[in-house]
Amino acid sequence: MGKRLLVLHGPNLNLLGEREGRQGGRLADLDAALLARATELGLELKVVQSNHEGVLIDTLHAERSGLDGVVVSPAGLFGSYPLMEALELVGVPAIEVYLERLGERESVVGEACASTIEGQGFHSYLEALERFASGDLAGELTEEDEEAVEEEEVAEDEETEGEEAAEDDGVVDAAWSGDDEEAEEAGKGKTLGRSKKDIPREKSLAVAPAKALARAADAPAKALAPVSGSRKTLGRKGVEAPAAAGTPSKTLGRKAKGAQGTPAANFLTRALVRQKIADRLAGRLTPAELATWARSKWTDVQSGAPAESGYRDLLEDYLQRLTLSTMPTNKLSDSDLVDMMTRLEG
Ligand SMILES: O=C1C[C@@](O)(C(=O)O)C[C@@H](O)[C@@H]1O
Repeated sequence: MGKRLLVLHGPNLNLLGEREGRQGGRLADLDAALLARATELGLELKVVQSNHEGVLIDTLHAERSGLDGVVVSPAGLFGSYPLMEALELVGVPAIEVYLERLGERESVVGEACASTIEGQGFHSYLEALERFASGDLAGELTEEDEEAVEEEEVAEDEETEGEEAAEDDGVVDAAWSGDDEEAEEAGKGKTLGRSKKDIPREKSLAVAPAKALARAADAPAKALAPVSGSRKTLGRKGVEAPAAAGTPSKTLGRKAKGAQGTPAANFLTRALVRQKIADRLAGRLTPAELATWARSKWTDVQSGAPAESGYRDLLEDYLQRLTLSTMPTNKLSDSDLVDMMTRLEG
């Protein structure tokens, strides 16, 4: 199972995009982009928005046991001592994000976080996901560090293979038979086998606030360990131009144009979406399968894949709704799905 992250959106973010009177760039767009990126990175996400400090804190308390990380977007609660204390109490590594630049505002919540990412629109959040996936929570790793991490992972894999071979040789049985020396050896799992030097991790936290340092050092190794297969570009600084402050960009997190094959293969029509919804209603697709399909199509459309003329916005909107439909707050009933099919009729 991938790392499990909780994303907390603070007050007023439910009206994101809407209050600015813009099309797009809404919370649903952000959540869809987060879910798409999380899937690519092998992360599991739970996303909660609340206008109430207490609800954010209660959510942290309720979810704490199964979590590997928290992405917290405090919005106007940047000065919240209770939220900061809750983050410290639950002891899960956290990254604080802001769409816009903090400017003169001083974040208290950030005192409990390994790092703060600000002023990059949606990309602030996406970068946080990437940092959790790579284990470089402060985003400080250089290319050399990343290479060291990769080498370490390879060495670790080889070590694990060796251990597995040893298990085949009956060493694990010894662990149960009371042979202390052999048992100790056999008990060296992946975590224990991890190199103590762990230079990148220390370095990655070198600029984190003292409290965050202490907390991250106590955090479970798995929460900080790099995930194999994470992109080598992670930890880069300033490679992508930040989105203008306050203008969350829909382009962020997009795949490169053409990455999905020929335009014809990507052509999105009302008939296609209708068919998928029909498959779901007939039980040929599970809700999760439909959501996964919708997410990949939504990503294609965001990348510039062609869509039926005159229906692009509607199709994009429906794909988003289907993508988010596995979340309890965005569930679609059968009659919602039938309604969508009716509106998609030609
Ligand atoms: O909605 C926003 C954006 C914001 O949450 C941010 O992430 O930059 C900061 C809030 O103060 C403001 O109300």
